[in-house]
Amino acid sequence: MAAHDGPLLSVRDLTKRYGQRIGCDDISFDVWPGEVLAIVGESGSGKTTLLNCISTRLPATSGTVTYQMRDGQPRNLFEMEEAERRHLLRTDWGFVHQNPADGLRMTVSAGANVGERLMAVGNRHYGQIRETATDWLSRVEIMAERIDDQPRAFSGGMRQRLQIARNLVTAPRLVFMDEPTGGLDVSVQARLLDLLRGLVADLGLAVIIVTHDLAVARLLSDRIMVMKDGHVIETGLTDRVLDDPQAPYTQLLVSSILQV
Ligand SMILES: Nc1ncnc2c1ncn2[C@@H]1O[C@H](COP(=O)(O)OP(=O)(O)OP(=O)(O)O)[C@@H](O)[C@H]1O
Repeated sequence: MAAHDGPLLSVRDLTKRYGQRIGCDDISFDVWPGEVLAIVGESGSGKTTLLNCISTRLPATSGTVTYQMRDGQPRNLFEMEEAERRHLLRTDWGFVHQNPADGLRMTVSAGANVGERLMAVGNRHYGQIRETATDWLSRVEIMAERIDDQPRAFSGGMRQRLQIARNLVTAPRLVFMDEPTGGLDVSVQARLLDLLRGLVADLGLAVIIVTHDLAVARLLSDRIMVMKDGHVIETGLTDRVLDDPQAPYTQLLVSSILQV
């Protein structure tokens, strides 16, 4: 079908400067439907800047980002009306923040956190919203009896799982993730990664995930883009890049991090 012919997202010559400082420089890549792309690199390499520009949370200095809408039409995101962009962010996209408090409403119930997104796509039936919210809580391993609790009463891992449920309930086609396992204990991280991997595969989601953790990239992504000082140093299939890195910088990164 025409709607699935091209890439879901095309980034071309994307540059972001903060005054004289380079955030990211002349970046181009495509993301295909159902593909998981990991953006990796050390702190300060420009990963978050790039993610925020692509997701239109931050204005780029130059370049274009084209997104294939649900009707199959490619649209330049930087030329979209603000209201339309916000609608996209609330429905067809998800954004999972490192700190769940940035992606949740901490003072409304877990059920309302999930239900709100359903209302944004036009659901009005209270019973159905609550049923879908309960179902999603169980998919992210939160017991139904916690549905009326506020996320501030949840542990860090539960909050992150709730943030994921809130993002995925509208069946988005593209989810941005910024260090989704970043602030968690190692054992909690492992469980969350497992859960994420299952959901991404079940839902056929396209994901752009920023992480400095190559083990996270290894587990979740199909393709990796390695960044340094705002530039893309190397890109390729995840296993190839991690098992046989070509660029000296990637070799260094892989040997320093994956060696145990
Ligand atoms: N608001 C800002 N104002 C000025 N410079 C910024 C700003 N945000 C980021 N930078 C600079 O842009 C460059 C890229 O930063 P960015 O936060 O995108 O990197 P990162 O790879 O995401 O790092 P981290 O993993 O630490 O978040 C850095 O040199 C940083 O100092």
